[in-house]
Amino acid sequence: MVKGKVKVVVTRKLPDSIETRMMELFDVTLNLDDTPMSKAQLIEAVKHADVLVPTVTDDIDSAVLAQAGENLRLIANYGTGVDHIDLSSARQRAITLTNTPDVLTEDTADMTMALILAVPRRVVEGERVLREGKWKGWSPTWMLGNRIHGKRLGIVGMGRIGRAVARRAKGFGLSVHYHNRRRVHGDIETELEATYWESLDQMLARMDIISVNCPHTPATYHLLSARRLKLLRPSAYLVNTARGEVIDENALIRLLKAGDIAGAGLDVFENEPAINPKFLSLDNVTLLPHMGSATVEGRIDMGEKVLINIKTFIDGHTPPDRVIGDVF
Ligand SMILES: O=CC(=O)O
Repeated sequence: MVKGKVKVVVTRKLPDSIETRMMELFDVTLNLDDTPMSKAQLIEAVKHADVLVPTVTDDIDSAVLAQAGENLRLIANYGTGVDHIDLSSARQRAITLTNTPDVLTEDTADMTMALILAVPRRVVEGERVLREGKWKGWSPTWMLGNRIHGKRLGIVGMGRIGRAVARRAKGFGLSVHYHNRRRVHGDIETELEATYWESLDQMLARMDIISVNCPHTPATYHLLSARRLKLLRPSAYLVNTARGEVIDENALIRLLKAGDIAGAGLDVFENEPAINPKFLSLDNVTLLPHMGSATVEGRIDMGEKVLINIKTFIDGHTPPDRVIGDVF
């Protein structure tokens, strides 16, 4: 790889300032009309690129990576989750993988909080009634939701985003509980008085609101299985801004339909952008189109991270956000 002539393929339209910088630095192929790439186009890209910049919408599976040319040394993912990339194929081919952590933590935590507030307080349902011209005026007994203050929030996955949610939740008077592979000592338990649950099952059975904030990995696929979802209280709410695959969606739909939980707020789905049509007929679920990190500032910061990761890598150093792989 010769500095200045590095071939970079970007799979989706990125913020203008990021694309401009990429054009200055690299021999870059952009996707200006933002049409998601087909598998054939992805294969074509990995055959010829030195660096690929994909996003969560690209399925970089073993079949795609099997076609990668010797030249493909770095996948600089635009996003934090890397579950759309076949890690073992990347490892086998000694491809370095980077992501964009930290810069979307606060935005994703805000969106999580938005759902934690919106679902029990029926924000979207209320707006819909008003727009449909069906509002008959204030009533003591109409459109009642449930109080947030004083309730128990159980966070599944106490990583960066989980902590940011916990800090916000404390401000809203929720008591914070969490389940994580490892107990997180320090600030979370001292400042936030968070309670650690070694048993996810036991935590699920006792919470008023559950927030899913863990990554999707082979170990967390359907972590909230049909069996575990049944442990939730009928008055409980479930919020997911992580990945759809962490929850068994069909089981969740059955629960929502039967009124076996009170409601759900979902920003992510198992087969994005396809939405299970059964969700659309349910009033007790708020659905968002994967907007957790969707702020102007966040998307520019993510692009800056991609630039730094690529630059550091081609300069022969370990990129700051290396997920797997060696330096070039
Ligand atoms: O969902 C978006 C990301 O993982 O960055």
